[in-house]
Amino acid sequence: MTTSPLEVFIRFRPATKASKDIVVEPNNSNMSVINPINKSKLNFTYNEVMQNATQEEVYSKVCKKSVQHVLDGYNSCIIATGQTSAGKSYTIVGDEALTYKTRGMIARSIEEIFKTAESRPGVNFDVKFSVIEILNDKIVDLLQASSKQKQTDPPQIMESNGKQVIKNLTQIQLHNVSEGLELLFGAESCRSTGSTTQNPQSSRSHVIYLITIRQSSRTEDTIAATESKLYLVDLAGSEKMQSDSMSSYINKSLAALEQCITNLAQNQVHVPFRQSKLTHVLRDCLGGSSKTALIACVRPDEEFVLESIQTLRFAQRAVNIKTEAAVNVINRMFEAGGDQRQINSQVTQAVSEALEGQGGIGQLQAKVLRELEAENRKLKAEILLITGAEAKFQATEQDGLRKQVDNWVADAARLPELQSRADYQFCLEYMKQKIQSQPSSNSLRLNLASPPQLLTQINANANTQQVQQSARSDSKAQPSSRGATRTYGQIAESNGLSVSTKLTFEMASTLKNDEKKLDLSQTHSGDKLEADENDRFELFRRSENGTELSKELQGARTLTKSLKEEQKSVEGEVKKLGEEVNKKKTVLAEKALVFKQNGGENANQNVVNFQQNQNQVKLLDEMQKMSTDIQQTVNKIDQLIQKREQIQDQIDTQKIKEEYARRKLMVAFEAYCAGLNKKSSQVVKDNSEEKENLLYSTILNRTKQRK
Ligand SMILES: Nc1ncnc2c1ncn2[C@@H]1O[C@H](COP(=O)(O)OP(=O)(O)OP(=O)(O)O)[C@@H](O)[C@H]1O
Repeated sequence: MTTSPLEVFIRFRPATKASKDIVVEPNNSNMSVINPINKSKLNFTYNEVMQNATQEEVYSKVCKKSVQHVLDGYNSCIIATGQTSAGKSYTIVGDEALTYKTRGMIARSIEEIFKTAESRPGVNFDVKFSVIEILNDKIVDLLQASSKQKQTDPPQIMESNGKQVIKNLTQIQLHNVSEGLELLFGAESCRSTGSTTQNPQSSRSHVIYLITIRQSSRTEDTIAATESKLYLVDLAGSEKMQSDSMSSYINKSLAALEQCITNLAQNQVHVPFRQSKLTHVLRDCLGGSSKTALIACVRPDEEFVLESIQTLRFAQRAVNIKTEAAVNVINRMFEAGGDQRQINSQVTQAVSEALEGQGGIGQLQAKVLRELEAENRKLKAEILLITGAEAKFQATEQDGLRKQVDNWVADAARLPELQSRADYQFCLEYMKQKIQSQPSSNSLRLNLASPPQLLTQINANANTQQVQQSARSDSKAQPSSRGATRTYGQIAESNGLSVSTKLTFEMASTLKNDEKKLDLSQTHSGDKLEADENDRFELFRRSENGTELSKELQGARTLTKSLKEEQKSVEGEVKKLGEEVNKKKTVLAEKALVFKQNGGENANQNVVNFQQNQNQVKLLDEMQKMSTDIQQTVNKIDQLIQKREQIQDQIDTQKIKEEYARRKLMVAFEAYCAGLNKKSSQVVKDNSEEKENLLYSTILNRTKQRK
């Protein structure tokens, strides 16, 4: 057990008009404020006062250590407090736009946890995520709320083996950072917010983000494992608020928190943790076995000096609190017993449900199958739409191009209206095919000999198109009905495709626009085309950079393909197991009927017919075994469905990587064409931040879309 004082940090939000009465000493630990009411000077000392710290710096100074404690098996907690609009949510979650660079402590902690998990291959990591909202002194399960599933029993604070647990709280297992972000953004969208005088998006509730990590050895045969928790707490703003009931609950709970902190700091025996749900949930973090840090957010503006003093005083009191943290070892033998007890009770329940003739298993199974079938239908429709829409899109565009080439061949003055390099390449190919089929056509040869005219046309069109596009977006006009001017994204959207699919379309479209922006005149010297586009691409593909990038793209595509195959096989397995469960359920129901007709459980007391009694016992035994078997299969189906979802997420991510690889290849090709091969390695520098950014915003968009 280690006794550690609560660490207290102050974070200043950038001020609009900074007060000269708030002064931070050069050691960044001491600070003073002149009280505007009586002009007295108030001095404060904290672990650190951060004035212009970035999110990254705040994470390293305040949170990184806490995450490390949790990874070492201790509970840790970070509480963000302060007046409304001082930057509490900004610190814990990130800014409203939820950008990657300004992501808050939660996203960074999850990243760190998975990074550590990767570096400890001998340790089994089980990471779970929960989000608790305390609204009007009631506990709300935000993951349950964001899942849109029917509300089960509300979360309740309970005591178990001397520890505080929250019963009925949704805990979702994370397998990677993306899953964590998805849950975080989903929960955020369900959080209660309202408008205050200073913050139009003020948090009207306290939110506690809970990450639970269970670690056990993969290799050693030890019975001990650790389970530790990281609490990240974003309190509601402490403002002189309106006198509505919500504000009154917020003020009461903050007053209760202040009271607890005062009593703890003065080492008083009684600490009124049960006075509010907030203090009750935070009991272990403040008075128990957790390493805790407080980050008090301050707006150092002239107009908020009084509020700042209030926050600083509260934070100063917390400096004196000490907690006693201990590594949370759990005993697996006990756990195993617990699991067994749970299984036994499930069997009893399953049998009794079968006896009732309206099995929970049956319902669950039907639900699982319904969901799977619906998912399958959606998937098939989506695939059909993608392929159909894309094919239609391409067909319309290509038909138009062929027609234009035919017109040009008939009349050399009618230059085709080409808008991209791809158009140009398509036309050249088409002309080549025509020459092969009509070798004697002089006009064709003539036209093919003057491709620079085509190139000039492409550039002119690309420029006009850009101007038109910006004019269109300024006026927010609807896209034109002409197939070629509709973006892939618009097609996807109008067909109701998912965001990940839409994103892929959008990327294809962006890529197309990028191609349009290229200055093709650089690609060629003089009037004569040096080499056919295809030949140049072939040459590039064989070059060192080209080979490497082609391989990367190919690799990404192969991985997507194999993930899709894996997903298909999981779906097949679920279907097979579903059919198996249905058959077993019918047999179980028949046995249950016989059991019931023969007197049910009372038959045990019927000593008159010993044989019948024996048969009933045997039947009950068989039924219990069958129901265990069914339950296990249903659990397996559940796991497989979850696996399918995870694969889907991997596919989505993979698609982004694929597009990124494609983009790199295209950029490198352009650089090659422009004779910039030497610089191409810089141009296509593997910018991991760009990749992360792309992933972060994709997940955010996907979550928003689901809401
Ligand atoms: N350190 C900072 N740097 C830049 N912008 C910040 C910073 N802190 C806060 N902001 C911005 O100030 C606004 C209010 O911040 P935030 O919502 O985090 O305040 P809050 O303390 O959680 O308020 P409330 O309690 O009312 O919910 C947001 O637009 C946020 O992006």
